[in-house]
Amino acid sequence: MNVIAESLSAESRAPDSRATESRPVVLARGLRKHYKNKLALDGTNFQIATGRIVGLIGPNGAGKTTALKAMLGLIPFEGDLSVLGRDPRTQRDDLMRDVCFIADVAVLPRWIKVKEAIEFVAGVHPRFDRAKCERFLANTQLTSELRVREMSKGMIVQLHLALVMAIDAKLLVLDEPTLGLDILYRKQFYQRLLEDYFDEEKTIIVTTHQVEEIEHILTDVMFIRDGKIVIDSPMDTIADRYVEVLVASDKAAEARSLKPIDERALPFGKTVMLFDGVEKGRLSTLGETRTPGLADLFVATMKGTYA
Ligand SMILES: Nc1ncnc2c1ncn2[C@@H]1O[C@H](COP(=O)(O)OP(=O)(O)OP(=O)(O)O)[C@@H](O)[C@H]1O
Repeated sequence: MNVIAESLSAESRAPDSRATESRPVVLARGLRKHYKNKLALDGTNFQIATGRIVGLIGPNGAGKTTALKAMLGLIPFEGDLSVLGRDPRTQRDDLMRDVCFIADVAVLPRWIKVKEAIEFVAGVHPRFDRAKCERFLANTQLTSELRVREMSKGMIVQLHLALVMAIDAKLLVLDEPTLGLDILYRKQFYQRLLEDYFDEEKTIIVTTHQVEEIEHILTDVMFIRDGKIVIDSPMDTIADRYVEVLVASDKAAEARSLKPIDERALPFGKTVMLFDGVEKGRLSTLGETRTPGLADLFVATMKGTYA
């Protein structure tokens, strides 16, 4: 799947006047996907509201791409799924007018020049903003005469992202969008996504393994493991629910009696314990407390995944 294929399927049609704003952007009930030997989505339930930036985070093979493909109508599945008020199985073309998708593998023809790619998308996509695309490209080393075959892997992704992010879609689906990009560009990409793309009318769903780099822009997080959503929470309530405590050895037994969901040893006999839903006042008597980063929460939640 690439921007050009998506653009073709989104060719100039009249805007849809249907009121979908009051409904969730995505509503999944009992979503199941069974590949030949594998249950990739196991009766999953979730919903996503307008104006959210949702991180769908899980280990390899957890079902992230499968969930995104179901939302985009790219695979058959069982259960109920509504995306922007449409059923992706039967209303895919209609849905694609309002959805933009960046796959983990960017595919652009090798012969195409930057300026030709821009011309093409501008010609086929009514919601493409050329000036915006050029602003994105101004932050890269890409020049208008450069051909895809002359670009590095990361530069191809940069071109692809610039083309797609300049399309004004209601729902943007990003599957590992920064794979192959260096850290400078990754940081810049998420910053631009926030500053130049996102507004309260839009919704973004993003999968990535680089949790630390996106946690500051997320409004919500969904952890997926073995085809099931195991954590589904707004970011601000994560801090209310999960607390990390730096416990000294003389308090370790008392802390363990409160059933931490994870612990890891530090030098000098201290232990970091992670608690779920234990009152903060109680925990602060055991040691210094802080909100865990998403990466630590992820590791704690996914322990034993590859066992
Ligand atoms: N076309 C397919 N045929 C058979 N099994 C598949 C197919 N696509 C995915 N699977 C299996 O379904 C499970 C979920 O795969 P999926 O690609 O959704 O995981 P993911 O969370 O996106 O993983 P990753 O982080 O590695 O990209 C995996 O066990 C995978 O092997």
